[in-house]
This record gives sequence, structure tokens and C-alpha cells, in this order.
Amino acid sequence: MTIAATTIDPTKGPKVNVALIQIQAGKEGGKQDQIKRMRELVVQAVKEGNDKSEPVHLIVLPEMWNGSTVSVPPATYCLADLQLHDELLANAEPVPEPGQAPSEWSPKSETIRALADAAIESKVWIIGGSVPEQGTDRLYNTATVYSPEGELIAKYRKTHLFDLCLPKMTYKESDTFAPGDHLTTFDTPFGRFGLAICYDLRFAEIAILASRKGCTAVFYPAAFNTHTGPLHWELLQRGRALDNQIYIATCSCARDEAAKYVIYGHSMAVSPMGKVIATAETEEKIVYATFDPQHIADTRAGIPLLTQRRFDLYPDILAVSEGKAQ
Ligand SMILES: NC(=O)CCC(=O)C(=O)O
Repeated sequence: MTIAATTIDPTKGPKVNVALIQIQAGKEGGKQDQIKRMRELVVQAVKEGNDKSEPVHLIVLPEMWNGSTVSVPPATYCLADLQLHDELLANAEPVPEPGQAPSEWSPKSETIRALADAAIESKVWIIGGSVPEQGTDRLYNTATVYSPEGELIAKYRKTHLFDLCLPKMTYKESDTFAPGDHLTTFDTPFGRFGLAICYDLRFAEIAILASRKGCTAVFYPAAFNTHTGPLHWELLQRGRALDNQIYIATCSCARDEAAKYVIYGHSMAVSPMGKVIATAETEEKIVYATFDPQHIADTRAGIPLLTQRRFDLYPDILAVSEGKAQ
């Protein structure tokens, strides 16, 4: 397998200003309250960017931010609590396909429509975090992307589900959700970007492929946990950025210490040199970062990983894992 490089060039083009909205989810109120808060924060991010003369081009929301109750917070997929399934079903909605006209969207797609409206209202690109998608027969953990015209540009169903068995916690996201079956990149006037969700960050291949396809950055809407977060969260992001010499950005929900699943927070942007360029603590906050193609160029010129890669020496990784090659 040759992972072909692309002609899309992340070392050229305009800078892009991003805002990562670390929204508080699930503390009180319901889905409509979450949607209302999301819209306020999008407006605030755009205003703050304009006030600083650094207009925000692209806004990111976290994983499962549209959840509702105190007792069963979003991103709590531990099916030891059977209520959870009902909760996710209650918040789930159909997610249209990219390119489908908004007039054809289901009236039940409330979060999707609100995200599209927010993009139009603020004339900004939005990565709408993820929501529970009601598919024809299964639920998916699905992220979406909107243009400033409110078009649904891309849709990504989490491909690696959070099934973890640690001494202090067991999660089996795959009991609730079905995995997606394809990876996603999307194009904007300021470059190509990769999109994945939370636990996907642990799978290096997604960022490798995104970088080979010419992405400037990979975005991960997320809701990491407080057991693994302290050791792994920043390390994974810096590793993904450094290996691929691209930007990496995560957007988490804010922390609620009283929740059953305590979210780590610490939304973050990391440079191609592996430096944390912007981050939050645990509270609700908007994190701002600028991605500069020239910095990608300088990093790649100084440490020429791309031209030194020896694909002639690397075996066909997929074939090896399938037992078709050694
Ligand atoms: N929502 C998730 O995918 C959580 C992933 C996580 O916490 C991890 O340790 O991995």
C-alpha cells in the first residue's frame, strides 16, 4: 500500500483563526438549553475575534455537547446505567447527508439545523462537535461541518468506539453506538482539514492519512475522561502533531465534577513542532488559536520528515495486519 501524497499544500495559503468552544454540557436544562447556549457562544467567539482584529474563521464544538440531564450527563456511555440508553435515544436525531438541501432535512434534526443557522448568522465555518445520530437502525456518534452559508459540508461517524476496561472504570460505547465506516477530510478556502472524534485520537493512522492528504490540521471534538486524561490527552496530541508536522486541535466539553462521567476538559491546540499553543483548564471557555501555513513550511524545512520518509522500506502495514504480507 502506498500512501500517496497530495497536491494540496498546507504550507501555502492564508492563516486560519480557530475558536474551540469548551461548552458546559449536561449540567442542567435540556437539549434546547444546550442549543441556545451554543448559539450564544458562537456569537461571542466571533465578536471576541473581531474585537481583537483576528476574525474567527472556524469554530469547533465538542463531542456530545447537546446532552441534557444532571443524572445522566452526555458522553456517559457506561451501560451499567441502563437509563443512559434512553437518554441518548432522547437526544438522538437524524443527521442528513452532506449536500442534501436543508429543505429535505428532518424536522427532528434540531441540533443540525441550529448549527447551520449559527454558521449563517455568524458567517463562519463550524465543526458542530458530535451528536447522537439516529440512523435507520442504529445510533452513531456523528460529527458534522457547516460552511458560512449553512451547507452541511461533511459528516463523520466515530470509527473507533470508546471501549475501555481499566481497574477504575469500564466503558463500552459500542453497546450503544455502531462504528462509522469511513474517514473524513473536508476542504475550505483556507485549506483541507481532517475530522475525527475523541478516542480516535489514539489511532495514529487517522492523522497520518490526513497529513498525507494535505491537511493543515486534524480536529477532534472530544470528551476525554479524568482517569486517562492527565497522562494521555496532551501527549497524544503533541505526538500526532509532531509525527505529521500539522496542527492538532481538540475541543472538549467543560468539566462537571458531580457527573458520573467526569470530563477532562483542557481543549487544546498544538503546533506542527509539538508545542501547545493554546489551552483551557476545566471550566467553560473559548480557546483561540491561529494556524499558520508558514509555520508548517518552516517546520518541514527544518526537520524534513516528509522527504526523508522511506516508503520503500515500510511494509504494507494493512496487508501485514491482515496476514497478506510480512
Ligand atoms: N469519549 C471518548 O472517546 C473518551 C476517550 C477517552 O477518554 C480515552 O481515554 O481514550
